[in-house]
Amino acid sequence: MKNKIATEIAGVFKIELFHVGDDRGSFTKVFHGPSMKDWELPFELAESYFSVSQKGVVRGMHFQIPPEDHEKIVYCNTGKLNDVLLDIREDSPTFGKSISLPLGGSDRYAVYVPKGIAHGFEVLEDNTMMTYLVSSAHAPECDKGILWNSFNHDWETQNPTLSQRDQEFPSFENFKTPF
Ligand SMILES: Cc1cn([C@H]2C[C@H](O)[C@@H](COP(=O)(O)OP(=O)(O)O[C@H]3O[C@H](C)C(=O)[C@H](O)[C@H]3O)O2)c(=O)[nH]c1=O
Repeated sequence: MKNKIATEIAGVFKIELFHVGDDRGSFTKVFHGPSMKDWELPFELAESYFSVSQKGVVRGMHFQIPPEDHEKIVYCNTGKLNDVLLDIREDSPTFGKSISLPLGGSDRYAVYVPKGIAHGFEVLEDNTMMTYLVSSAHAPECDKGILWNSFNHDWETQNPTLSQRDQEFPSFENFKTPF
């Protein structure tokens, strides 16, 4: 983890990862605890998982509500996607703002997602892999979402492939945030 780069959403950072290439291939360090502490970005790993998606998929917008709300660190191992973040913290100066952060391809960045940020992404290439590090375990009763196209965001993807669950989330307007 080489440095953190602020984004237009308070508390969301792009993290430039340590990455080297040689004639064998490449090496990328995706998490470095001391750097997170130096940057005062709270993160204790509870679990990690990854997904693989085809072009045209949208996953999200997901978050866990208290008491199982969590921070996430996400990165794209292979393929290309736009990581989408929506601020749902009522008292945040960027409440209701969304951003799109391109990940994958030749770049080597992770995204730090604090509590109270809805997270999703749109997939730009087949076989795109996204890995998550999260600071609380999955709690189905706290695993909530906001309908992907119900807030003011300029998605590249029209008519995406969505899970049934993602299609049934409440709109941003009808969502009563607990954050
Ligand atoms: C997260 C999770 C899910 N599941 C089950 C629930 C479903 O039956 C299946 C797939 O879950 P879901 O459809 O929520 O997966 P995604 O739509 O890829 O959601 C993920 O992608 C979006 C963009 C995120 O930000 C979420 O944090 C992350 O969960 O695994 C588990 O059993 N354990 C778990 O920890």
